[in-house]
Amino acid sequence: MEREITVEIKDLYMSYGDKDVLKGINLEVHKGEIIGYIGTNGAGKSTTIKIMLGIVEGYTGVVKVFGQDISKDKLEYKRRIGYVPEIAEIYDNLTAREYLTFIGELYGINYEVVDSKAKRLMRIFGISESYDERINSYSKGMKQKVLIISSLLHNPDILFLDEPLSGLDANSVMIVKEILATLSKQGKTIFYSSHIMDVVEKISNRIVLLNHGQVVADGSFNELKKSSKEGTLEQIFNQITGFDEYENLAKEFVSIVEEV
Ligand SMILES: Nc1ncnc2c1ncn2[C@@H]1O[C@H](COP(=O)(O)OP(=O)(O)OP(=O)(O)O)[C@@H](O)[C@H]1O
Repeated sequence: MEREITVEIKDLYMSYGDKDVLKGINLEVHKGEIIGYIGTNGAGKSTTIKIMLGIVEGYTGVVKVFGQDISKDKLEYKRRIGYVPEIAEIYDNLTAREYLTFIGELYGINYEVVDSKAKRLMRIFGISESYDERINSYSKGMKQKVLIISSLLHNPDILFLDEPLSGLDANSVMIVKEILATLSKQGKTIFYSSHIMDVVEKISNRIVLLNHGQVVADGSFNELKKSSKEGTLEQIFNQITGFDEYENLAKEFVSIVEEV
């Protein structure tokens, strides 16, 4: 049976001034897929994600989410999307209770319902004793946990994650990986954007590699491995993006450091 398409991107181009950032992206994403969305710095990952979220406009091409052209349906589809940004735009003068209930109410969830849900999710992450403390007193990992919870309160069907494990300890990383695998089995679509290749390799059932605004590889890790002579995703990444001089660059870097 053909799996339902949740995101469809056709001939997507985007420029900032005279800088061409996306140069014809085509992508069909299915229900239940975990897409490892990877690429070099500046390749255009965040730009694509922000276009899908409706935050960035001015593109050409067609972007459909749940079959709807997002330039026409500007609000409805957003209710079904969750987002963990790389740089948190979090109101950290609020307590977690205030912040999470505020976000929940924005999504139309009743205060008591979201309050109880948020507190129970915080308990699972081991941070419920800080529920009534201001977020600006939280550690980096605690803030990241609040962000992950806030992206999931409304039970979205598509999740966009930008370095979601950043700052999390090893135990929390295991919980989050397991949560993502479970959500995907339940039919959620997950865009997982990260530079940590061994996690992407393990967590994704499909990998999309962007380079200079174009998709240069798209397939499961095993498919990518077959079409490449290298073994790990990190090596495949280096090979496809044409990067083979890390040893020389490191040597040169250290020799400059040593010039005193
Ligand atoms: N608001 C903006 N105005 C001008 N240029 C921008 C803007 N946002 C992004 N760019 C440029 O677009 C290009 C792609 O940026 P983008 O943030 O999408 O890359 P990325 O793949 O997410 O990179 P990273 O891995 O470093 O997060 C970069 O060259 C960046 O400088």
